[in-house]
Amino acid sequence: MKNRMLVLEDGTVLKGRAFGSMKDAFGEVVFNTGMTGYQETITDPSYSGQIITFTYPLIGNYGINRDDFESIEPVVKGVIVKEAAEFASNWRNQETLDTFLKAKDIPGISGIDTRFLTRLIREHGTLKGVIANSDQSVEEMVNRAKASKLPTDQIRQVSPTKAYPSPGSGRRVVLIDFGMKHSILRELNARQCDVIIMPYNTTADQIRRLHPDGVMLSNGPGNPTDVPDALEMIRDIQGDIPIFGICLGHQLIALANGAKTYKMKFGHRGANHPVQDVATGRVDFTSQNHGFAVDENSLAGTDLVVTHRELNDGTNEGLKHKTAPVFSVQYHPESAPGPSDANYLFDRFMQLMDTAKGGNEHA
Ligand SMILES: NC(=O)CC[C@H](N)C(=O)O
Repeated sequence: MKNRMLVLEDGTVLKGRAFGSMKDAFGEVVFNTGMTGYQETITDPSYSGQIITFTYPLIGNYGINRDDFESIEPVVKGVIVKEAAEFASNWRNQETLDTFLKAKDIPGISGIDTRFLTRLIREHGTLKGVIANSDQSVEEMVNRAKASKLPTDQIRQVSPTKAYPSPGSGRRVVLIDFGMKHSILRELNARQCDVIIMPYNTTADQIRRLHPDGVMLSNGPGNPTDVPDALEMIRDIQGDIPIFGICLGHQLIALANGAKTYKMKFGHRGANHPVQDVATGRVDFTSQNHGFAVDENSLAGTDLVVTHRELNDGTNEGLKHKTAPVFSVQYHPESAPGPSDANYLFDRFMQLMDTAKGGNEHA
């Protein structure tokens, strides 16, 4: 296998071997601590523009299957692992991670000391970097990594351009797709919802014309301040239509109500983040993937109240509106990958829609 290198903007060079595509990949180097679920992680559109380091040392051992995609076309920039399994063994396996990444033109690098790299990121904060062929000039790669800019149109790139339905016989839900993971749609489908998936810049008027019982705001890549149109839409419909926001959707609800978000030092990406419900004390283990967070200090004077916090670092993980039927979480109740402790939040959304309608017709 060809030698490749990972060059970071601080000048760090880590040597490894190629798998997947052989192109150069520039991106923000982040780490995910999940011990399994690489297929879901790699295909989660929220990783747009990022190079994922897997801290679990063996990746690819059960291959790629037809069921675990979170999007059809992955948008992650690259994959960093300690060891990439050459042989995949699982009854669901259809191809190896290597052939999948080649087909999707996503570069990987193996043989990297991912423990060292993760410590570096934890200390320094998220770093920009490049996976490149070893025969290139390191100096040039460092400069290019430094100069590379994180795009501000990532949500536009992954959001659909037109609305389309995912029909069901139950509650009508408009799902705003900022780069949604398929599992959010799967959870709504599992509850028979009549879902209409709509673009990131859908207006309040376009939503009202569909007379939904509720609006779901999906996860998505990049900085939540990149999509101001969505804030106007949220302000317009909140109070009239129940809203449930996940991850980016959570951050957008906060911004729409006058709170602020900030970029975290290295974010939360993994499948075992403990989150506490501040009202009940209940702790759920949650799947997470975010680099921004809601600043709780900015909630004073808004109509939002804190419902959940991360137990490791105390950051905000959930909000609800004081009067309107609006709630949101920073973590992933659809899991995929990760524990399904928080799955009941989709049932809570169903109840919220029924209560707002003044009845219980779908129960
Ligand atoms: N998964 C998400 O929706 C991520 C939200 C946002 N892009 C962040 O990194 O914080």
